[in-house]
Amino acid sequence: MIKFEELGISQPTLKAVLKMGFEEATPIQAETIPLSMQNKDLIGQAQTGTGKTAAFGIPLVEKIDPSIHAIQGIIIAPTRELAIQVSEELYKIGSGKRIQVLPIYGGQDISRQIRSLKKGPQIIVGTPGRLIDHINRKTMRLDSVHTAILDEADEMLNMGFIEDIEAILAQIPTERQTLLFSATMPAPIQRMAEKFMKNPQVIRVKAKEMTVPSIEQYYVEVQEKNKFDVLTRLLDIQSPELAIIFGRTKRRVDELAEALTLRGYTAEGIHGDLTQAKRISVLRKFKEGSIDVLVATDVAARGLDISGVTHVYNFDIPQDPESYVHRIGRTGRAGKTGVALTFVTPRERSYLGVVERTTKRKMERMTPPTLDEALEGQQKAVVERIEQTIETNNLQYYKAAATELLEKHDASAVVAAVLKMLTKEPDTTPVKLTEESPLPQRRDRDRKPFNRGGRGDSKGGYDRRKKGSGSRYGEKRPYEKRTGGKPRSFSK
Ligand SMILES: Nc1ncnc2c1ncn2[C@@H]1O[C@H](COP(=O)(O)OP(=O)(O)OP(=O)(O)O)[C@@H](O)[C@H]1O
Ligand SMILES: [Mg+2]
Repeated sequence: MIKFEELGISQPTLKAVLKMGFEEATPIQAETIPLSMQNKDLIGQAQTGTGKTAAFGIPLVEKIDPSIHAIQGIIIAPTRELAIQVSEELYKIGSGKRIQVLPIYGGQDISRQIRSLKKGPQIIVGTPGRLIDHINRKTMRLDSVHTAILDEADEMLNMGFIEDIEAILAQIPTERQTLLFSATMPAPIQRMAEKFMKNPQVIRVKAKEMTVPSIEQYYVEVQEKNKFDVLTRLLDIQSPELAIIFGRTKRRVDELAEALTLRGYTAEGIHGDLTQAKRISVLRKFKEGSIDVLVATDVAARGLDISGVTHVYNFDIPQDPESYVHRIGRTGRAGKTGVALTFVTPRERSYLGVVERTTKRKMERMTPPTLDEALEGQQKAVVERIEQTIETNNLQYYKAAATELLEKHDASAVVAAVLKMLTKEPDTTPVKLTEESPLPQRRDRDRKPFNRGGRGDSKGGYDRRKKGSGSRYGEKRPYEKRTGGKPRSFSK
């Protein structure tokens, strides 16, 4: 293991990093930080939650001259929430050197952004649409930029973003350093990326599988119409600390969040049609734990780092294997464990194999729990809560009432009554969920698995995969040649 002291970073940055609680560098950090400080162009691929942000953030901060008040580094990220998160992390890393970092994203008052840009931030972290907006308005100059970073690079270079990215890079001097990071890097996208980089070195952290080994991965075969009941039973049995449930469309997310709320779960949805203020408040509530189920489109699939997410449920199977990797990567971060569960309808079964071949990891089959099992799970959770309360709380105040109850009733009857009151009994409140049509049946399993419709940030997020839009499993992207039936490889 390599300590940050050994990576040749300056004292102020080292102090800032240690203050963040980082002691040892993660493998992607150890491998890329020294190269990046030598100004090499890099493509860095490492599993979700393994510290890619600091891997590009530390060397970027090191190369910033704090006495110059011009944008010297730009990071582009696919969603607003990720841009905010990355800018916060960069701010922390740069605090020792007093670097100014500014997030630039859609949905935020543009005149406020213009005022902030005038204050001379040295690093900006932005979403493509809004960056283009500032370029067009001439309210942001990129001619002093020496480092450009694409976080979630493969996503940034997919159909929805490529033109914007090219337009932004065209504003940056060509002698820049260009860095790409992601947990997934499909070969055709990598080839495309290399065109605007200078002899990029590809750094892949060696790993058996593309997903994180400490995430338990399950699939449940379930009919479309039974998904909701199975989901609530699983939530009752597994009682996640924080859970993210991914749905395919915005409507799906709205309906699911509403249905879960009706059944007594504290759930809210996030997707690209909500106002930015709403998106931020939902995410804040989830981070604080005042809601414990976040229902989301793929807008929340990439990059978001929320501690305490113990479970990820794919209510609808993701439209492409990369999305699977990123979605489940919202749990099991920074060495923690996690559970991922994917619902598969009988007609979509063939997609499982595609995901497994890409991730090089098998999912374990789980049978849908019965009502009795769900009830049992609830009871167990309540018993645990009671035991915790006995251990940690001062119960003096309740003892007199307890003694009184026990004088009148049999002890086990008293406890049973308490259990009953605390246990969530099966709830049959009717809910409305529109059936989602299954992904198109796969015929040619070797076709290249990318394709998406629409574009992102201008519409507020990248949940572009509307119902009926192409799936990335089965169709080719219009701007690239098909490369035949070779499986995509992860390791070198
Ligand atoms: N060296 C380190 N020691 C301890 N914790 C770290 C270290 N580096 C990063 N972390 C923490 O690990 C978590 C995950 O980091 P980060 O979000 O950068 O992962 P990532 O590789 O970008 O994942 P994703 O592919 O999902 O975007 C963060 O909470 C971060 O603060
Ligand atoms: Mg990241």
